Amino acid sequence: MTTAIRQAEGEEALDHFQVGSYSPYLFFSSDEWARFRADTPLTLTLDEVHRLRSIDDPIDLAEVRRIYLALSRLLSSHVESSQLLFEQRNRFLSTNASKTPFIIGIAGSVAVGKSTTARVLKELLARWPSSPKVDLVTTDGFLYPNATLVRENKLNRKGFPESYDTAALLRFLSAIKAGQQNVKAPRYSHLTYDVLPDQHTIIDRPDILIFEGINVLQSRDLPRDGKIVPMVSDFFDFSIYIDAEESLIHHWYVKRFMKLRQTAFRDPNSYFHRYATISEEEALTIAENLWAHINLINLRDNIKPTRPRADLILRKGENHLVEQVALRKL
Ligand SMILES: Nc1ncnc2c1ncn2[C@@H]1O[C@H](COP(=O)(O)OP(=O)(O)O)[C@@H](O)[C@H]1O
Ligand SMILES: CC(C)(COP(=O)(O)O)[C@@H](O)C(=O)NCCC(=O)O
Repeated sequence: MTTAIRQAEGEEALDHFQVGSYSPYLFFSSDEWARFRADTPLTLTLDEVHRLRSIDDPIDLAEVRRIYLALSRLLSSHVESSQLLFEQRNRFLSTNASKTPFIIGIAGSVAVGKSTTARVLKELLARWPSSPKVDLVTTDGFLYPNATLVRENKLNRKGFPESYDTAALLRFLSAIKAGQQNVKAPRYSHLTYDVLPDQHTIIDRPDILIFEGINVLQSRDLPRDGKIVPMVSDFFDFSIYIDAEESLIHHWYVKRFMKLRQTAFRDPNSYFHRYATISEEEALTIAENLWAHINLINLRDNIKPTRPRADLILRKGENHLVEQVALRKL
């Protein structure tokens, strides 16, 4: 499907984000964007990219060169400037505080490819000449356990704002930003479709933390009782939204589900094991239902409305390749 046809079908293009004649974004085609990589070296091999990509994501070295090297260079400027600003403020305030992690948020729909972007960025950033310590945390570990979701009749709201322990999310980010040592991030298993009880990843004062999840750009409700509650993105120094037209993400979700039947679902420990043995037609119906009744609704109601809050939007086209980049003006 060409971009022109998709637009004719009513999907808004990124350059429609405007307030009157002002748009808060600068827009680039992927080829225009690629030029901003300048002399940034390619530090990943094809084998490494293959290891980092998720099932069904065709990202290759050409895509890393086209999109991710410029992004790595841009992030390097942001991290450097934040370090400089921090030092200037230390002088201004006559303090001697230590710099705390630079946090990058990555948002977007289920099945849009956030994990691949996050893992590729993590590796590229860690290979900067300054060798920063880069950690990656996904928000699924902060979901309530299935037992709680079942008890509260919310299992079919998995991924919706109410399915996350928001207080734990905010406590985690605030500990990271406070520069605390050995902060615990809870873990989730896509195999068991549940949080892993008592399993944590320890995050120990990284230079950069990538925080990835469908709802990380969500805004809070209006304050009640005059009490202002922070939101996850208050802790971000830079945010990225991975975008694509709904019909493409739908296609990617169903295709991935059908592929997982041949791989992950075959494992008897997989929550979805029963879907590995049913007929192709029945499996398609299940995937379509999961998409239509959970993930599409969440995309429309909770995820897509956060897109205009991102510093950078990567708009993917067919084959998961980025076609357009929108960068928020300073
Ligand atoms: N049911 C599943 N079984 C195994 N892996 C899964 C399952 N669902 C998703 N995944 C994997 O989990 C990761 C996160 O998926 P998702 O939350 O849809 O975000 P995204 O596709 O944007 O990375 C991906 O690497 C995906 O391949
Ligand atoms: C676990 C997820 C909510 C993603 O969580 P995230 O890491 O983005 O916080 C998602 O992959 C999911 O399982 N959604 C529920 C509907 C479904 O099974 O597709």
